[in-house]
Amino acid sequence: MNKTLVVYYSLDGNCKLVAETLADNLDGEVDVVRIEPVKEITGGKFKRYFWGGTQVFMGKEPQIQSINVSVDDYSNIIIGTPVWAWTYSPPIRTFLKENKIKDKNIAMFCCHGGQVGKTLKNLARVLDGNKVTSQTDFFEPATKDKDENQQLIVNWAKELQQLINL
Ligand SMILES: Cc1cc2nc3c(=O)[nH]c(=O)nc-3n(C[C@H](O)[C@H](O)[C@H](O)COP(=O)(O)O)c2cc1C
Repeated sequence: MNKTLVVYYSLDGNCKLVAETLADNLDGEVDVVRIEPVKEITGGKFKRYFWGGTQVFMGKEPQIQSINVSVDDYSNIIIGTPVWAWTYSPPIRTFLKENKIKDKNIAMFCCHGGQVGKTLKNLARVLDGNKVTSQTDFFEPATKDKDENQQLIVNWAKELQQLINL
Protein backbone atom coordinates (compact mmCIF):
# COMPACT_ATOMS: atom_id res chain seq x y z
CA MET A 1 0.00 0.00 0.00
CA ASN A 2 1.72 3.18 -1.18
CA LYS A 3 -1.36 5.20 -1.92
CA THR A 4 -1.48 8.97 -1.60
CA LEU A 5 -4.39 11.07 -0.38
CA VAL A 6 -4.56 14.80 -1.09
CA VAL A 7 -7.10 16.26 1.31
CA TYR A 8 -7.87 19.96 1.46
CA TYR A 9 -10.32 22.67 2.36
CA SER A 10 -10.70 25.72 0.14
CA LEU A 11 -13.11 28.61 0.43
CA ASP A 12 -11.89 30.67 -2.54
CA GLY A 13 -10.25 28.12 -4.82
CA ASN A 14 -6.54 28.55 -4.06
CA CYS A 15 -6.01 25.32 -2.13
CA LYS A 16 -8.28 23.57 -4.66
CA LEU A 17 -5.96 24.65 -7.46
CA VAL A 18 -2.88 23.45 -5.58
CA ALA A 19 -4.48 20.12 -4.61
CA GLU A 20 -5.66 19.35 -8.14
CA THR A 21 -2.37 20.41 -9.74
CA LEU A 22 -0.46 18.21 -7.29
CA ALA A 23 -2.68 15.23 -8.05
CA ASP A 24 -2.20 15.77 -11.80
CA ASN A 25 1.57 15.79 -11.34
CA LEU A 26 1.97 12.80 -9.02
CA ASP A 27 2.31 9.27 -10.32
CA GLY A 28 0.83 6.21 -8.68
CA GLU A 29 -2.45 5.88 -6.87
CA VAL A 30 -3.58 9.35 -5.82
CA ASP A 31 -7.02 10.34 -4.51
CA VAL A 32 -8.19 13.90 -3.91
CA VAL A 33 -10.78 14.78 -1.30
CA ARG A 34 -12.24 18.20 -0.69
CA ILE A 35 -13.50 18.91 2.82
CA GLU A 36 -16.99 20.40 2.54
CA PRO A 37 -18.50 22.19 5.52
CA VAL A 38 -22.21 21.45 5.96
CA LYS A 39 -22.75 25.21 6.20
CA GLU A 40 -20.20 27.10 4.09
CA ILE A 41 -19.36 30.70 4.97
CA THR A 42 -20.84 33.03 2.35
CA GLY A 43 -20.99 36.73 1.63
CA GLY A 44 -18.48 39.44 0.83
CA LYS A 45 -14.89 39.67 1.98
CA PHE A 46 -15.66 41.40 5.27
CA LYS A 47 -18.35 38.89 6.24
CA ARG A 48 -16.18 35.92 5.33
CA TYR A 49 -13.19 37.24 7.30
CA PHE A 50 -15.42 38.08 10.24
CA TRP A 51 -17.16 34.70 10.50
CA GLY A 52 -14.08 32.71 9.54
CA GLY A 53 -11.98 34.60 12.07
CA THR A 54 -14.67 34.08 14.72
CA GLN A 55 -14.60 30.33 14.07
CA VAL A 56 -10.82 30.31 14.57
CA PHE A 57 -10.80 32.43 17.71
CA MET A 58 -13.61 30.42 19.29
CA GLY A 59 -11.90 27.13 18.47
CA LYS A 60 -14.96 25.96 16.49
CA GLU A 61 -15.19 22.62 14.76
CA PRO A 62 -17.73 23.26 11.99
CA GLN A 63 -19.68 20.23 10.88
CA ILE A 64 -18.34 18.75 7.63
CA GLN A 65 -19.83 16.35 5.07
CA SER A 66 -18.67 12.79 5.54
CA ILE A 67 -15.84 11.79 3.21
CA ASN A 68 -15.94 8.66 1.11
CA VAL A 69 -12.42 7.40 1.86
CA SER A 70 -10.66 5.99 4.90
CA VAL A 71 -7.36 7.62 5.86
CA ASP A 72 -6.17 4.18 6.99
CA ASP A 73 -5.88 3.13 3.32
CA TYR A 74 -3.10 5.63 2.58
CA SER A 75 0.62 5.74 3.42
CA ASN A 76 1.04 9.33 2.28
CA ILE A 77 -1.33 12.14 3.17
CA ILE A 78 -0.98 15.65 1.76
CA ILE A 79 -3.04 18.19 3.70
CA GLY A 80 -3.90 21.64 2.34
CA THR A 81 -5.52 24.56 4.13
CA PRO A 82 -6.05 28.25 3.65
CA VAL A 83 -4.51 30.43 6.37
CA TRP A 84 -7.25 31.86 8.55
CA ALA A 85 -6.22 34.29 11.27
CA TRP A 86 -2.61 33.07 11.09
CA THR A 87 -3.45 29.41 11.52
CA TYR A 88 -5.13 26.47 9.74
CA SER A 89 -8.83 26.63 8.91
CA PRO A 90 -11.51 25.20 11.25
CA PRO A 91 -12.90 22.67 8.72
CA ILE A 92 -9.43 21.04 8.78
CA ARG A 93 -9.63 20.97 12.58
CA THR A 94 -12.92 19.03 12.30
CA PHE A 95 -11.44 16.68 9.72
CA LEU A 96 -8.45 15.87 11.92
CA LYS A 97 -10.71 15.33 14.93
CA GLU A 98 -12.94 12.91 13.01
CA ASN A 99 -10.14 11.05 11.21
CA LYS A 100 -7.37 9.72 13.39
CA ILE A 101 -4.17 10.01 11.38
CA LYS A 102 -1.20 8.10 12.77
CA ASP A 103 2.08 6.64 11.47
CA LYS A 104 1.68 8.30 8.05
CA ASN A 105 4.03 10.26 5.82
CA ILE A 106 2.57 13.74 5.88
CA ALA A 107 3.15 16.69 3.58
CA MET A 108 1.31 19.93 4.17
CA PHE A 109 0.68 23.16 2.36
CA CYS A 110 -1.19 26.36 2.98
CA CYS A 111 -2.40 29.19 0.78
CA HIS A 112 -2.36 32.70 2.16
CA GLY A 113 -2.52 36.41 1.52
CA GLY A 114 0.91 37.24 2.86
CA GLN A 115 0.88 36.27 6.54
CA VAL A 116 1.32 32.57 7.21
CA GLY A 117 1.67 33.00 10.98
CA LYS A 118 1.88 29.67 12.78
CA THR A 119 -0.28 27.75 10.31
CA LEU A 120 2.12 24.95 9.40
CA LYS A 121 3.65 24.75 12.85
CA ASN A 122 0.20 24.39 14.46
CA LEU A 123 -0.85 21.82 11.87
CA ALA A 124 2.32 19.79 12.46
CA ARG A 125 1.62 19.86 16.18
CA VAL A 126 -1.86 18.31 15.84
CA LEU A 127 -0.37 15.67 13.54
CA ASP A 128 2.02 14.45 16.20
CA GLY A 129 2.62 10.72 15.78
CA ASN A 130 3.23 11.05 12.04
CA LYS A 131 6.29 11.83 9.95
CA VAL A 132 6.01 15.31 8.45
CA THR A 133 8.23 15.03 5.39
CA SER A 134 7.63 18.34 3.64
CA GLN A 135 5.72 21.59 4.07
CA THR A 136 5.29 24.68 1.94
CA ASP A 137 3.10 27.70 1.35
CA PHE A 138 1.66 29.47 -1.68
CA PHE A 139 0.71 33.14 -1.99
CA GLU A 140 -2.75 33.40 -3.62
CA PRO A 141 -1.88 30.94 -6.43
CA ALA A 142 -5.30 31.15 -8.12
CA THR A 143 -5.09 34.89 -8.70
CA LYS A 144 -1.52 36.18 -8.30
CA ASP A 145 1.61 35.32 -10.33
CA LYS A 146 -0.25 32.38 -11.78
CA ASP A 147 2.52 31.01 -14.01
CA GLU A 148 5.13 31.29 -11.30
CA ASN A 149 2.86 29.64 -8.74
CA GLN A 150 1.97 26.88 -11.20
CA GLN A 151 5.69 26.16 -11.57
CA LEU A 152 6.17 26.17 -7.79
CA ILE A 153 3.37 23.62 -7.40
CA VAL A 154 4.79 21.37 -10.14
CA ASN A 155 8.25 21.60 -8.55
CA TRP A 156 6.83 20.67 -5.16
CA ALA A 157 5.03 17.70 -6.73
CA LYS A 158 8.40 16.49 -8.06
CA GLU A 159 9.91 16.77 -4.60
CA LEU A 160 6.97 14.88 -3.09
CA GLN A 161 7.20 12.19 -5.74
CA GLN A 162 10.74 11.43 -4.65
CA LEU A 163 9.62 11.18 -1.03
CA ILE A 164 6.72 8.91 -2.01
CA ASN A 165 9.08 6.65 -3.96
CA LEU A 166 11.46 6.19 -1.01
C1 LIG B 1 -11.50 34.08 7.46
C2 LIG B 1 -10.23 34.36 6.71
C3 LIG B 1 -9.08 34.65 7.41
C4 LIG B 1 -7.87 34.88 6.72
N1 LIG B 1 -6.74 35.11 7.45
C5 LIG B 1 -5.55 35.25 6.79
C6 LIG B 1 -4.33 35.41 7.53
O1 LIG B 1 -4.29 35.42 8.76
N2 LIG B 1 -3.18 35.53 6.82
C7 LIG B 1 -3.16 35.53 5.44
O2 LIG B 1 -2.10 35.65 4.86
N3 LIG B 1 -4.30 35.36 4.73
C8 LIG B 1 -5.49 35.21 5.36
N4 LIG B 1 -6.65 35.01 4.64
C9 LIG B 1 -6.56 34.91 3.17
C10 LIG B 1 -6.50 33.46 2.70
O3 LIG B 1 -5.59 32.69 3.49
C11 LIG B 1 -6.03 33.37 1.25
O4 LIG B 1 -6.87 34.16 0.44
C12 LIG B 1 -5.97 31.95 0.74
O5 LIG B 1 -5.31 31.93 -0.49
C13 LIG B 1 -7.37 31.37 0.58
O6 LIG B 1 -7.29 30.02 0.22
P1 LIG B 1 -8.57 29.32 -0.46
O7 LIG B 1 -8.85 30.09 -1.74
O8 LIG B 1 -8.17 27.92 -0.75
O9 LIG B 1 -9.72 29.42 0.48
C14 LIG B 1 -7.85 34.82 5.30
C15 LIG B 1 -9.03 34.54 4.60
C16 LIG B 1 -10.21 34.32 5.28
C17 LIG B 1 -11.48 34.00 4.52
